[in-house]
Formats: sequence, C-alpha cells, structure tokens
Amino acid sequence: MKEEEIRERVRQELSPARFAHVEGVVQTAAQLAERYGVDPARARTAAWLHDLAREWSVERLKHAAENIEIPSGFGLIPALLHGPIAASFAVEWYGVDEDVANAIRFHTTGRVGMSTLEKIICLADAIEPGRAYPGVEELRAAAQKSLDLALLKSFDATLRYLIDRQQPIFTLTVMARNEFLEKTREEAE
Ligand SMILES: Nc1ncnc2c1ncn2[C@@H]1O[C@H](COP(=O)(O)OP(=O)(O)O)[C@@H](O)[C@H]1O
Repeated sequence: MKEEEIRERVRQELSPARFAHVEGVVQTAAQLAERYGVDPARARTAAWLHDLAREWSVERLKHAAENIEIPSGFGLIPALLHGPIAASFAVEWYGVDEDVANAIRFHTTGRVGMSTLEKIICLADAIEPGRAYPGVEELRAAAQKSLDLALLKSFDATLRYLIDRQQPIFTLTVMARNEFLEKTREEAE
C-alpha cells in the first residue's frame, strides 16, 4: 500500500481546501503518533483516508450505506455517515487493519473505549494547523499533555456547538465525553 497512491486518490475526491485540511491532519497525526508511541505510518494512513467521503452528497452516502455495515445510530445523522463509509472503502481498497478502520470510522464522533490511534485521529482532525476557532490553541496545548484531557475539551466544545445550533447529538459522543471526564478526574486525584 503506497502512501502516494492513497494521497492521489484522496486528492481526486476532495476540493483543494479540504485536501489542505487533510494534509494538516496527516502532519498533526504523525506528530501525535510519535509523541504517544503509535506507529506514525498507520496514523498517516488513517489521516489520509478519514475524510475520503466528506464531500459526497447525502444521496451518494445513503446509497453507499446500503451495502455497508453502519454502526447503530449513524444513519440518523447523514453528516456522520462519511466516517463509516470511508472506513469501509479503506478496508476494501487498501486492506487497512481494524484499528486504522476504526480510527476512520469514529473520527467525527468518538466512542467509548477508543484506542490511542482513534484518539489521535479524532484530535488531529480538530487541531490541525488549518483549524482556526476560539479555544483551538488551548486544545493544541492540551494535546501535548494528555489525549484524554484534550478530547474531553474537544467533545465538550462539539456538544456545546451542536446544542447552540439545536442540532441532534450522536449518543456515542456523549458517552465518550463522560468516559474522558471520569478518566481525567481519576488522573487528577
Ligand atoms: N457528535 C456529533 N453528533 C451529531 N452531529 C455531529 C457530531 N459531531 C459532528 N457533528 C456534525 O457533523 C458535521 C461534520 O462534522 P466534521 O466532519 O467534524 O466537520 P468538519 O467538516 O468540520 O471536519 C458537523 O458540522 C456537525 O454538524
């Protein structure tokens, strides 16, 4: 599996702006992988592929979802389908392992019991250098200290964002946030 091949495929699927975001996620994921003892090559693969289906229409996503096993609840919020669909194509086209597939599958939502690689991709998506929103610097600093603490802050921000806009919330994200709250409280004791 050649990184260059994956990169070009992803470039074909995305607008230049989104491709630049993905390049940022690759860079940040590789750095976090070094920092937290994960194979950077696997982190780069997951990062390259995480937004593969991000610009597909809702119709195309729903059509693709008919032939794919989608974890429960994803189908109710079409904006979230791109993760599971990208994961499925990453397995089919490039034979990525289960951990890489799950990092892609759950990159937007998180879930309970995330692996270190899953945490890295989810966080890299939120803090890559192209991201600019209030609080992103605090998240970048937290990411160098504790993945759990940074993800707690990141999910808190996502939940606030969704509530403020009266958007539906995927329940796994709430459960993941509660798990990180408990873990970081235990670590602080
Ligand atoms: N946990 C969640 N529950 C419900 N909707 C979510 C959740 N996280 C993100 N979303 C929605 O999905 C959309 C896509 O998220 P994401 O892929 O992270 O966006 P971005 O394009 O900024 O990377 C967001 O705009 C948001 O409306």
